[in-house]
Amino acid sequence: MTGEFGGALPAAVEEGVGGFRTTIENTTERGGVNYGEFIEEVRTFMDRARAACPTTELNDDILSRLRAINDLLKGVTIDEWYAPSGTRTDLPARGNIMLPPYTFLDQGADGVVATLRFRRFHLGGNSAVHGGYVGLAVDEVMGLAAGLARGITRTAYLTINYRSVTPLDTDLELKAWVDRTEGRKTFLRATLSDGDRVCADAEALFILLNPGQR
Ligand SMILES: CCCCCCCCCCCCCC(=O)SCCNC(=O)CCNC(=O)[C@H](O)C(C)(C)COP(=O)(O)OP(=O)(O)OC[C@H]1O[C@@H](n2cnc3c(N)ncnc32)[C@H](O)[C@@H]1OP(=O)(O)O
Repeated sequence: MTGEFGGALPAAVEEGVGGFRTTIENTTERGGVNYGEFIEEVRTFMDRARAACPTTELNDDILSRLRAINDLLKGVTIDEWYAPSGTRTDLPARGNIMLPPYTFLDQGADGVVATLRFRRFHLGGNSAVHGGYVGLAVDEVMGLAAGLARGITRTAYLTINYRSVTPLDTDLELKAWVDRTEGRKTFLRATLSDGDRVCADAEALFILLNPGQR
């Protein structure tokens, strides 16, 4: 493993326990009680960084503060299985910084319904969400639907039809449901809607991972 974070993988992963765990320790304590506010502040930072045109002086001021903050965070880096970003299921989007914050309105073995809001940092162009971020959100929520129905799965393919522009800063609804299953294969469908208007629909195949599969 190379890179700052590659070396942080626990020995169990190196020994072939598997890339996705059948159980992931789920706590709402890691990162502390204000961790959700920290993640939200990071998202706000990304929104403002995306929108800002700083002066040279302001840029340099922010740069030196950011370097100090990054040094602080480097001192508390841990592996992905225990990092709160991605495993804090009490927080919108599991505390994952890159995802549009989403929360579930309904979830079960047949499918899930989530409400989500793309942000300025998800901008593609002309006030619309970047198509890749739509894919990120759809993959995430379909993956969770597949997970609730079957267990730990991985995306084999994901086809997205962009039906109309996806707006920023708007409460959207993302529905994902199981269409059919065949052995390890789970075929799902999804729709992303702004009220009655469909922004995108998708179909995907998720494969149930074998024990120990990386
Ligand atoms: C507390 C914390 C909570 C955390 C929650 C976490 C939730 C996270 C939610 C986030 C979610 C994010 C999720 C992500 O983003 S997952 C990341 C993105 N996906 C990947 O990186 C996947 C890379 N690919 C692979 O790993 C393997 O290829 C997989 C695992 C997919 C299959 O390789 P494997 O060796 O295992 O199986 P197989 O090759 O024998 O295939 C099995 C069957 O499937 C059929 N097949 C395969 N591929 C395709 C295809 N493209 N079209 C049509 N069919 C396909 C194949 O013909 C066969 O069919 P059959 O012959 O049996 O009939």
